[in-house]
This record gives sequence, C-alpha cells and structure tokens, in this order.
Amino acid sequence: MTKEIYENPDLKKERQNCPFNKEEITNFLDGGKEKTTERRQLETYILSDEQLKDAVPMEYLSHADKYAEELRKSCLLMHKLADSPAGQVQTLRALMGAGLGSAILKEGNPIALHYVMFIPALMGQGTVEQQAKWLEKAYNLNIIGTYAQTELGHGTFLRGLETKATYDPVTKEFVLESPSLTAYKWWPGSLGKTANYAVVMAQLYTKGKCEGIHPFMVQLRDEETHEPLPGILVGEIGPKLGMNTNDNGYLGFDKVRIPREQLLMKHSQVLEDGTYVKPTNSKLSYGTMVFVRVVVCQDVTVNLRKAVTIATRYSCVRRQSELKPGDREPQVMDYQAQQHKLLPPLAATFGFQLAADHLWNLYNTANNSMEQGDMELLPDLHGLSCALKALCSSEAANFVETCRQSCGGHGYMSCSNFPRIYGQVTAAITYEGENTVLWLQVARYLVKTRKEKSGGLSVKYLIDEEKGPRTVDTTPEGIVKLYRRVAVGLVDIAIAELENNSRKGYAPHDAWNHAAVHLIKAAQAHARLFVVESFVDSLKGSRLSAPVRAILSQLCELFIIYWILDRSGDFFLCANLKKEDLLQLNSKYVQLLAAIRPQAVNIVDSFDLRDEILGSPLGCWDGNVYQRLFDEAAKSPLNQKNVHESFHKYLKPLLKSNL
Ligand SMILES: CC(C)(COP(=O)(O)OP(=O)(O)OC[C@H]1O[C@@H](n2cnc3c(N)ncnc32)[C@H](O)[C@@H]1OP(=O)(O)O)[C@@H](O)C(=O)NCCC(=O)NCCSC(=O)/C=C/CC(=O)O
Ligand SMILES: Cc1cc2nc3c(=O)[nH]c(=O)nc-3n(C[C@H](O)[C@H](O)[C@H](O)COP(=O)(O)OP(=O)(O)OC[C@H]3O[C@@H](n4cnc5c(N)ncnc54)[C@H](O)[C@@H]3O)c2cc1C
Repeated sequence: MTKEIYENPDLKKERQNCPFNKEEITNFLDGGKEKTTERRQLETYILSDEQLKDAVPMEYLSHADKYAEELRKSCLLMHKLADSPAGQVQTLRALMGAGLGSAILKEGNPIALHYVMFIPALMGQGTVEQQAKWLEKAYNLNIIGTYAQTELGHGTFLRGLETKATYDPVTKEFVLESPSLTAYKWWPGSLGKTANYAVVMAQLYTKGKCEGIHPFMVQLRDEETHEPLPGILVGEIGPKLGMNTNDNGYLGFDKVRIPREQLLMKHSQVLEDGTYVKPTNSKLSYGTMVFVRVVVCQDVTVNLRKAVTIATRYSCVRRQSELKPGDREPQVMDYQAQQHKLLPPLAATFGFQLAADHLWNLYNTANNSMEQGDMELLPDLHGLSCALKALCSSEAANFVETCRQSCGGHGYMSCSNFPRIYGQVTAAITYEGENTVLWLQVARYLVKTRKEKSGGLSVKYLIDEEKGPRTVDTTPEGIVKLYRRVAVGLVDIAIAELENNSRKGYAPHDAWNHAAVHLIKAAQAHARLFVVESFVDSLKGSRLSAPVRAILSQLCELFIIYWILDRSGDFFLCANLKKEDLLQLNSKYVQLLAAIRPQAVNIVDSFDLRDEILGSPLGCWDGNVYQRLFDEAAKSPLNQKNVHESFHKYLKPLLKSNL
C-alpha cells in the first residue's frame, strides 16, 4: 500500500491554483532548464549518500569531534567529485557554497579555503610556471592550502601587516619572520589543523627596502607526518559565533627560509640579485579578495533564500491569536505585520541574485582584459565588488535575523537552522573586507569620479548627470531615476562636507575622517542604485511568460519601494520627493503586500530548495512542523533516560539539604 504523503492542509491550500509556472522561476534562477536538471542530479547524487548523513546532530558533539566529523564528510565529498554527474567545477562550486555544501557540512568545511582562496590565489598571483608546479597538486588534493593574510594585530590595514619576507641574495631565499605576537597570522580558514601549504601575504624586503605586501607560497607541514615544519608555529584559534569547523587558525614564522621562486611572481618579481620589478598596478596583489567579494554576494543570497523559505512556509503553517473576533486562529502570514517582515526579504533574494549575476559578468570581463594587461576596468570592479559585498551581506544578515524573529520561539531553536544561517551570513559582514572599510573604499571612488568627471560604467551617472525637470514618476523606471538622484545628491553632500572640513583647516585625512558618515551614506546609495537598476533592467531584458513576469514585477516594485520608505529622508533630501508622493508609495507598498501574499509559498517553492538543504523542521515542504520539532527533541542525549545521573549527584543532595 503506498504511504500517504502528509502535506499540511494550509500549505496544500496555499499551493492550489498557482497562477504561474514555478518551474519557470526555478529555471530563471538556475540560469536555464539544463542548469536546473544538472543541479537536481547533483543534489540527488550527494544527498542520497548515507555515509554523508550525521549519525547524531552535530550540536551534541565536542569541538574536536565536530571538526573530525566534518573533515570525514569533507574528504568523502572530495572522493565523490570524480563520479559527479555535474563535472568537477560545477560540483565544487555547489559544495563550497551556502546551499548543497552547507547541507552536508553544517558546522563548516575544514578544506573550504583550499578552493575558495588558495587555488584562486595561485591562479591570480602565480606565473604560468608556478601554476604548472602547484595547481595540479592542489586540484589533485596532493596538497591542501589556505590564504594567510590577516594577523592578530591587522586584518583591514594591509599596508600595516607585520609578517616579513626578507630576500637573501646569497642563498637566493626569502626569510619569513613574525617580528611580534601581533604579527602572527590569525583567522585563516583551514589553517588550524588541516592545511599543509598557504599563500602567505607578507611585507617583501629586498636590498634594504620594503616593497609592500606580496604573496608567497609556503609549506607549513610535512606532507607525510603533517607535523609543522621547523620554524612554523601553527594551531587553531578556538570556538567562534559560527562555522566552528572551518578550522580557522594561527601561524607564526621563526626565520623560515623559502626559495626565491616561491614568491608568486605573476605581477611583480624579485630577480636573483634582489632587484625588485614593480607590477603595472600595485593593487593587483589584492586580486584574490576582489574575486571572493564577488562570490560572497551570491552566497549570502542563497542563505537568505533558505531563511525566507523556512520563515514563509512556517508562517503559513503557524496559526496564532485572533484576527476576526470569534474566528479560527489565522495563519500568521495573514497579519500585515508578518508580510512586512517577510515579503521584502523574499523580493530581495531576486534583486541580490540579479545584481550578483551582473557583477559576476563584470568580474569575468575585467579579469579577461587584465589578463591582457588592460587595467582600465579594475577601479570599477573594485568599487562595485566592495559596494555589493557590503550591501548584500549587511542587508541579508538583517533580513535573516528578521526571518528568525518572525518564527517566534521555534525560530530560536538550534534545529530551526536560523542560528547557522545567521552565523554564516553575519561573518560575511566582517571577512573579505570589513563592511565599513569597504564602504569608504566605494566613497573614495565616487568622490574621485564626481570631482574628476571620469570613471567606469557603474559611476557614469555621476558624470553624465540627467538634466531636465525633477518630476517624481513612481513607475519602476521613474523610481530608478529617484535612486539615481539620491546617489548623486549624497555624493555632492559628502563632497561639500569634505570641502567644509578643509575650509575649517582640517588636513585631508582629518577632513576625510570627519566626513565619514556622509561618505558611507553616499556609498550605500550607490550600491542600492546598482541593485535596483539590475533588478528593473534584468526583468525588462528577460524572456518570461506573462504570469511569471507579473509576479516578479510585483516583487521588484515592492522591493524598490521598500527601500524608499526605509530611507525616505534621503529621497526628501535629494530626489524632490513630496509628502504626497511618499503617502502614495506607502499605499502602493501595502497593496503589493496584499497582492503578493497569496503567492508567497508558491514563490519559495520555486526556489526548489530540498528539505535537506533547508535543514529545518520549520521549513519542510510538507509543513509537518510540530511532529518534526518533537522528533528533533527526542534526539537530545538528555532525553535518553527519564532521570539524568546528575539528579542523584547534585540535585537530590540539594533537595535533601534543607538549606
Ligand atoms: C582597505 C584597503 C583596500 C586599503 O588598501 P590600501 O593599500 O591602504 O589602499 P588605499 O585605501 O590607500 O587605496 C589606494 C588605491 O588602491 C585602490 N585599491 C584598493 N584596493 C584595491 C583592490 N582590491 N583592487 C583594486 N584597487 C584597489 C583604491 O581604490 C585606491 O585607488 P585610488 O585611485 O583612489 O588611489 C585594504 O587594506 C583592504 O583591502 N583591506 C581589507 C582586507 C581584506 O579584505 N581581508 C580579507 C582577508 S581573506 C578573508 O577574510 C577570508 C575569509 C574566508 C572566506 O572568504 O571564506
Ligand atoms: C569567519 C571569518 C573567516 C575569516 N577567514 C580569513 C581567512 O581565511 N584568511 C584571512 O586572511 N583572514 C580571514 N578572516 C579575517 C578577516 O578578513 C578580518 O577579520 C577582516 O578583514 C576585518 O579585519 P579586522 O578583524 O582587523 O577588523 P578591524 O579592521 O580591526 O575592525 C575593527 C573596527 O575598526 C573599524 N575600522 C578599521 N579600519 C577602519 C577605517 N579605515 N575607517 C573606519 N573604520 C575602520 C572597522 O570598521 C571595525 O568597526 C576571517 C574572519 C572571519 C570573521
């Protein structure tokens, strides 16, 4: 007899009469039907492997056992690469990301940095000969590497890094030293116990002169015994807010000698006699970070998609309180307040994905031209990658926390998966460039462009400023113009602040520091303009059926209005917005909440996120929330016996002690 598949009746009702083809949205997000098929095959290939399932929930393991268990699964995943139906590159991309990879390696991937930064650093910083020497070993996992840049005393200020690499022309070697405790590398993933090699970023000294930060290939551990090599002091930094098996570690050097050829010399060189050959652009050694910032935008979007799916399905299963006196308790998704919490992040997942796709294309174009020696696109790529990484990570972290809060007490359970999702997304605010620092990098680029009237495609609006009447048109295209006016206006306000500070007699660095609040606002407005424009333009340019276009256009309109209502001061200040315009936008916003509400479950179903990837009893497709919560509670070691042994040891004596 076929087992009746349970489906929560409320979810079942939500799914009836869906006006659009969910598969079409799935294909749109995957990049085509073939990509969807490939992804599903890969997910089945990985998720059906019983050896990759956790015998007990990771929460109940020790720090060391969590690491060992995640390393076991991570190594097993690497063995599965060869037979993957999706090919190595696609499979690795999926396994290193926030979707399929996190479904298996819930506490973090001990070898993530090998693929996320070590290999990209070898490719981006190594000569053809150096790539030939090490890349094959890296791809074959004969060596495991990390990217060791941040130190105990410095993460942001790269020019302040202390690790030294001094060239010895007699032996034709570099001598690596950590001159102080603060010079110890601190944070690199996979460094604690896993990696045996690292690309180490160090201050290069030759002929008595410091030539700045450069990348060095360094062996850390013996390839057979895994013992640290002489002069290498390495270990793990301890528990963190999340990602506790990413194996973040520390690394100190006590006069470690490496051959000259282990300076990665794609962009700059040191000749045998110690002569330094400069790069065409001194920031090319920062290239690995640019690549990862671009990838971070996609990863935080996947995490946000998971959080929104969990919260949306749960909000349609959960019935609470009384809307109409005497009526049955309503689904909490029927409260406008709940829609206001969940539908903007739902819309944001599309906006961030489309912007991230746009940035990825820019990265590939820029990288190809830089490979030919053409640096023209680098400033725009740096500015945009900083802007989008900072915006997507901070907005996604806030939205994930809102999703967690929207699920009440059950959202606070570890098994809800919100703590892990939040731990992953909030880390992205800090790593790959702390967001405030990146905003200031963006502002530097905007001010320079506005003043010099020259810059890349993403800042063209600062050069060819639109002329004509400053009317307020609240169509999507008209709203993009409002965002553009705000972006220009806030840059001009920041520049006026800088000039005002200079007139007060501030030195340039003080004038800059005392304008930081305005500079950061201008940078954020620039980033929002990019996302809004990508969202509107991508929908205009896409071939979609009328029903799909209708729902995606509603989501787009909701999202671009949401940010106006959230930042209305900027729009009053710079975009000629009037009170009546804002009231009109507010009523449009609540109309859109009501219009999208009936399709919320169908939209998150279109994300096609398997239960194993969501990893949450609150968000399962069938909506069987309460039974699943109970099943999770039953796994607690404390529930294995009615009376825990500690009662007899501690509580009973207390109860009998008549204090
Ligand atoms: C904050 C930074 C960028 C400051 O760098 P600095 O050398 O001090 O440069 P300036 O601020 O003086 O700017 C000079 C000039 O250079 C341009 N520029 C800066 N960075 C880049 C770049 N990456 N690409 C291209 N151009 C760049 C800048 O625009 C200026 O141009 P002008 O024309 O205006 O002169 C730097 O210190 C920095 O990047 N800090 C952040 C460090 C960071 O990101 N660390 C990440 C470590 S790895 C990690 O976190 C891994 C995580 C694990 C995981 O991802 O899983
Ligand atoms: C989960 C995780 C994984 C990581 N993995 C790696 C890795 O694999 N490899 C690696 O090398 N590093 C790694 N890092 C380190 C990470 O790159 C740094 O933490 C990050 O660059 C921030 O630097 P910091 O920690 O020195 O913070 P700081 O820069 O000290 O930030 C402290 C405060 O100072 C402020 N601040 C700093 N400079 C300025 C300024 N110029 N203007 C205004 N405010 C400023 C910041 O905004 C922040 O509020 C990781 C970090 C985390 C959290």
